[in-house]
Amino acid sequence: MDNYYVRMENVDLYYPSHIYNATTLKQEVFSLLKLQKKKEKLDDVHALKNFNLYIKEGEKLGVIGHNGAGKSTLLKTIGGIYPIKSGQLEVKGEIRSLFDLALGFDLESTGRENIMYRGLLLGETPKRIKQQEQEIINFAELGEFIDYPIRSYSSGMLIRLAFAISTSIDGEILLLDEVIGAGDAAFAVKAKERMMGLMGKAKILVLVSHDLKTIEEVCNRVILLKNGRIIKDGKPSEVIEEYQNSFK
Ligand SMILES: Nc1ncnc2c1ncn2[C@@H]1O[C@H](COP(=O)(O)OP(=O)(O)OP(=O)(O)O)[C@@H](O)[C@H]1O
Repeated sequence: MDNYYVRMENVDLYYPSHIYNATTLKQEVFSLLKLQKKKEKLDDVHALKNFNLYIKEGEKLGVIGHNGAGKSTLLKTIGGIYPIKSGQLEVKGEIRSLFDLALGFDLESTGRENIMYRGLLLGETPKRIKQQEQEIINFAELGEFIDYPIRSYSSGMLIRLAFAISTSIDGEILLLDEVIGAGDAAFAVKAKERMMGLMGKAKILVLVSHDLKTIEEVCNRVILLKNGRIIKDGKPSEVIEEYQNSFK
């Protein structure tokens, strides 16, 4: 048995539609007065269909496919964010998700305080966060702004801080969604280097990206998704080629 793995068997995931099916009072009145047709009921979105996948230790899995194929859904399902409707999902290893980088940020608190909040949210202890604090501040290049409320930051400064915090902690299973190269050109070079280090250390990597060059550079296995299903699984060069052919 592998020390680290992700196993999905016959997994089905639906996004519930009831939120979109709710009608407003205005819509009700208009339809009663026959001024507007009654809203058609929408079906739940079946985003992962009878999905089977085993990712073993050492695998750097790239996930590619057209918009709406189910790539982000897959990542969030592995990350335990969405409950599955049926099937089995088993994860062995500690997960570090790098999507929603700014999750848990409080705009009224300072950068320094936010390092603590976000670090705790990522599962770190206060002591460990304090030890990492200076390195995060240096990496984010925020200088004295670290003691200002983050409401005063530019969007680039916010991204740099979010990125520096999220990438300061490594995980055994790393889930990544298009986060390589955050910030301006100079920062992007630094960010990519840091990301590469993190990806190198992970026991398992799942990388969702439209950047096929990075996928080929980083991954040793790629899956191509279409309508919530895997339609090809194998060597990066072969799977990427099949995907590119689908544009022709
Ligand atoms: N919150 C949601 N509520 C309802 N349907 C959703 C929701 N999020 C995604 N979907 C649907 O689930 C399907 C898969 O979406 P997903 O975001 O996983 O695709 P993706 O492959 O990551 O696409 P992209 O390349 O555009 O980011 C799509 O049909 C999408 O409309």
